[in-house]
Amino acid sequence: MVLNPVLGKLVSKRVVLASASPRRQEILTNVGLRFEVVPSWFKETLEKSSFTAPYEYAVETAKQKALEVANRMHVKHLRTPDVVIGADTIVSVDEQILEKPVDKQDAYRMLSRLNGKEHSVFTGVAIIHCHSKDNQLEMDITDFYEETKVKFSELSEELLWEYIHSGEPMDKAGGYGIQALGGMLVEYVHGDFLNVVGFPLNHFCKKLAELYYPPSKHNVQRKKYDSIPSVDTFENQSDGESESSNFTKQKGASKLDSSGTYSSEAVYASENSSGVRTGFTVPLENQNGVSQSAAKLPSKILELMDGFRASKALFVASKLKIFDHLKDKGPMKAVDIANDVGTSVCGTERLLDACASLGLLEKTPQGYSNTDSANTYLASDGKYSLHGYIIHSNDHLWPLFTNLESAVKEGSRQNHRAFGKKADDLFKDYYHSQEVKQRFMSAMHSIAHLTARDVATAFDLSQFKSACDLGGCTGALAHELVQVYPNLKVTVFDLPEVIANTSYFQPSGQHTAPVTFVSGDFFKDSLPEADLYILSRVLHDWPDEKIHVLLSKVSAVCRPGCAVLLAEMVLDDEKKNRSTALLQSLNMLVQTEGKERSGSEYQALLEQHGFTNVKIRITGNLLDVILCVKT
Ligand SMILES: Cc1cn([C@@H]2O[C@H](COP(=O)(O)OP(=O)(O)OP(=O)(O)O)[C@@H](O)[C@H]2O)c(=O)[nH]c1=O
Repeated sequence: MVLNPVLGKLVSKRVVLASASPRRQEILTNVGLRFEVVPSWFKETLEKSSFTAPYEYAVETAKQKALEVANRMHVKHLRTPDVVIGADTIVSVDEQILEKPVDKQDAYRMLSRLNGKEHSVFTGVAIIHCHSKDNQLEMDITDFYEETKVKFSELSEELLWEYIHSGEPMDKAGGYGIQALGGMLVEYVHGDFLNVVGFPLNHFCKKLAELYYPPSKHNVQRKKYDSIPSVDTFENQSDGESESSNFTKQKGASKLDSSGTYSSEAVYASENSSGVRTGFTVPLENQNGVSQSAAKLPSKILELMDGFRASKALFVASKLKIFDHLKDKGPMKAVDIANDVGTSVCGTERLLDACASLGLLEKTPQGYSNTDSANTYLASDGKYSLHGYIIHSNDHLWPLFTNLESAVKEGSRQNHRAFGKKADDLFKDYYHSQEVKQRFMSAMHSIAHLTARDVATAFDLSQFKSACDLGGCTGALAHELVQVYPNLKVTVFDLPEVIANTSYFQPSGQHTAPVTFVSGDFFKDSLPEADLYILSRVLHDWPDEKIHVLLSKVSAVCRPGCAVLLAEMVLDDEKKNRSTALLQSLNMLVQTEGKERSGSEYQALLEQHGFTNVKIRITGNLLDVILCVKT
């Protein structure tokens, strides 16, 4: 759900955050923005002395970070994004620019300079709107910066070193994190707190408002209500534009003033952590001029109560191949669809209406047709079809999830209850019949294909010549890797039952020479040689004991300097954010002995087998990526 109408303008766009900073990802995720994370490879090495003011350096670096990502994504035909956001945070004290410390001594130097003094934190932000015309990339760049003043208390040497040894300073500008332990060092903050943390959210929303809602003479005077937050640009922006309307080119547009752009008043509400709307109510006049006030609805809870109905409507429409029908023949009337798929007219009509209300279909006087998303993701031949995973969710996960209560009580998987037989071997079970095997492979393929680009580009892997994707199934990730890194040769290693059935999933019309398939059991057989071993959605299937067996085998064949790349949903250390990942962990409970793990848990497992320099990229999408090196 997007709370902010300005951010709502980005809903239908492909937004890319060109930053590896987990804080920036969190700040934007927290306000409901959906985006992909493609960390920039731009090295922060601009000549500082060539800038007259520190903020100019931050703005230029932010711009270069975003430009690098926009160009890379365009050149590599990774689909040109609509909007790329780059940011750079620096600390400025005594005319000097402080970035991230390179080591503990450097952190000490920085913190000593800040000790007892006021300094400025500048974050430069670049918003690039991209268009591809005749395969040329055209860009509109908007940039700005925000300054926040922060004062440190007088701190003892001992305290500074204790803080440095906590490890917190290392990936943070100026060597401190105001949002965590570093908050204890700070006497006061003047300005936007989130700007210090890494992203000036308020200024960003104002900039978007300038771009998407330039002031016009039709705007009426906005009434002031005491209860309205003083953030002018967060107002109701019901301008009747469709979500897909383009932003108005307003480079350098002047700031909205309080006589702004607003045509009506709105109801503002925020939800507290229990999902109950607690916000303030602004009188809203309906068309008859009667004042209404917003009912306090536990909207999040109601949404969750209905969640299973929506899921099942999607599953059934997919099972009945309604999206395939409409892709070929839409728009169609309910009666014709019902006749084609052999269902009742009254039931089909209700299902179609429900799907239309959920945004999966469009309903017009001509009948029902697929939305663009349905063509891409729901039709079984869609470019990034999730059909396989949806059928797997309906036929396999649904019966397991109906036994979630028993799984929680017993702490173990529920295959015996759901399918009437004990699960001895997770994968043997999947492969007991050709139909189940194909369904499972198709499910794994659809997720691997959808996430492959994120996984392949989370880190620069161009130094590796050969990779082995352990449990690589249909080779979807392998094919993406050889596209992104033309010099890489990838071996997919999986069970013989899998390898025998991969041909159906191979991309057509491409020479697939750099991808080879080798069959074997990674717990028992010897592993192919490679510079890079990949384990994507593998470790979460297993308990720690089995992971140790697997990682010790990988470690034994890995030469020093070789690397391991994990792709998993990585939980935060406190296991309290990211419901998708936490629900996925329940998903593992009902069907495996595995679970989802946090970054530190993966790091600990890897380090026990000689893998160090563990780097974690939270992509903000389905799979996060961890890279480590054998020393
Ligand atoms: C002062 C302060 C900074 N930071 C972090 O410092 C990094 C700055 O570095 P950057 O170069 O702007 O970003 P990055 O992390 O290298 O990512 P990228 O955008 O990929 O260059 C960002 O992470 C910020 O959150 C905090 O988390 N808390 C604070 O109080």
